[in-house]
Amino acid sequence: MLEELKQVVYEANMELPKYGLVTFTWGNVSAMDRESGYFVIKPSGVDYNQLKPEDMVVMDLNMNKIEGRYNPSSDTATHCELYKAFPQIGGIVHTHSSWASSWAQSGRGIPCYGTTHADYIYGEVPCVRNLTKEELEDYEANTGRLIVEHFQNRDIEAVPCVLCKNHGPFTWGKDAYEAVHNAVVLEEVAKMAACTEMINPRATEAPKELLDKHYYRKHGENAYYGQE
Ligand SMILES: O=C(CO)[C@@H](O)[C@@H](O)COP(=O)(O)O
Repeated sequence: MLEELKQVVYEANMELPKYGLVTFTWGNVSAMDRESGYFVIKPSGVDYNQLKPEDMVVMDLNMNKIEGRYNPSSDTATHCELYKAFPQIGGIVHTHSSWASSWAQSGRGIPCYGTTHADYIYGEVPCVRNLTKEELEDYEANTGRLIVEHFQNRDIEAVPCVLCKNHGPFTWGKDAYEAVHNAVVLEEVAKMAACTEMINPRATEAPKELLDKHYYRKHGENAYYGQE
């Protein structure tokens, strides 16, 4: 079932080590098939060097495993919460990529210092808080609920990424490929922002007119203004 989507998700997962976004088995990519209501995700703990398309795991939005010989990624519940809340999301990536994860560990969002950032992300990359002791009981699902809560009144297409404090980044897109593209962009932007602050601790963010110019040139005038 969903053989084509398994191939897509397999290829998208293999982009993570190709772009240096993961080490060992860290990270995972999934994709949603809205017609069937199922999503396909990387199996948990399987090294990318051993990964095959047939290893992908098929899940429904009630967290039932539909197909697959392995357990789904340990982050599956986070992916599931995002798919349930945002019908426009078709693909999700989670990594521990070094620069984005360092910002996540610091608890700071990534300011928009330049046009590279502005081309893809409208404004700051937010960092959502830690989970409470009670929320930790259902860690992955509550991580997803926290992200959903943050983006309730924001445009998830204008800011296709988030940092989870003391954990790492999640990115998304209309499909798995766009979600991976956003993960690569996020890691570059995270690195550039960290270096910007090292070079000049008093660096200032890109002015709004520059942000608008770049974001709307790439995304069209109909794009939403992003965060309130
Ligand atoms: O964040 C973590 C573990 O802390 C996971 O994202 C990472 O190890 C990947 O786990 P999976 O192999 O996808 O279960």
